[in-house]
Amino acid sequence: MSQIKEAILETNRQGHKAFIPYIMAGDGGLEKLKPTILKLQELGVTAIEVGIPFTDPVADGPTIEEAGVRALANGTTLRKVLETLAGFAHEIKIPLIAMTYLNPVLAYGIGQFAKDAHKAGIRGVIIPDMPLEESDLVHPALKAAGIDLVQLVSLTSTPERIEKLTKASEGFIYAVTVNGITGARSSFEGDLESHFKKIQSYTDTPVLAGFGISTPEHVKQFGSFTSGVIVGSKIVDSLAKGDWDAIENLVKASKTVPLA
Ligand SMILES: O=P(O)(O)OC[C@@H](O)[C@@H](O)c1c[nH]c2ccccc12
Repeated sequence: MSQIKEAILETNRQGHKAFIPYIMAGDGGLEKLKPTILKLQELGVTAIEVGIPFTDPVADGPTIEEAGVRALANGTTLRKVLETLAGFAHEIKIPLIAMTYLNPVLAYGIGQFAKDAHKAGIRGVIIPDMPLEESDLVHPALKAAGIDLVQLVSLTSTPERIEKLTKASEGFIYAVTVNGITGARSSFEGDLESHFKKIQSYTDTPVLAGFGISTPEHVKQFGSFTSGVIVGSKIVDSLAKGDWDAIENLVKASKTVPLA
């Protein structure tokens, strides 16, 4: 079975919700990558989404976009991120998920990317600018390397589309909570509970919620009707400030949600 799916199900079996923080590789320098990942692992996160900085991050809000600009200014490249990760991959016990736009992967070469990513501890990828219909471009190489291709389901996807995406998604289903781009939010709109339950009804692959989640209350709110959450901007912001207490409080919240 997929290592990512297994890690999520294991977290759920322990009575907790999955918690996946997103970090921007190279923000603050690539030398920060190892201590950051090891510290998050120690806090008990389920997996880590590692962002590869890109010049045209169309799905990203200001917090992540600015972190990407800082990382690029530091000379961060996909190659350097994979090399850095490979240097301590033996210490990483949880699956890593690479969040990258399509261009850096194609420039690297998909076959080589898949091999090097696996050596770096990457067990899944999210490519937000690659439509499902185009996934033959990367899927065979990823599959050969044992890397999941995670699909995003948006709030506006039609039921037919949701079913397709849900069945294609590997590791987990990334269900987006808002219309728009990444970034911390204060509140959410609509009947998200029935939307998430509908998505989950198509599959036994766990559905996780992401986008806007930025407080322990949000973690509990979404955790009450999903298998777990992904938190990006709030983590990126807290890491930039060195505020580990805020991060710990978010992780703790995922461990206090009663299982449905
Ligand atoms: O930052 P937020 O609102 O907490 O959302 C998570 C998100 O940052 C992370 O998963 C992510 C960063 N960039 C992306 C692009 C597409 C999909 C997801 C992402």
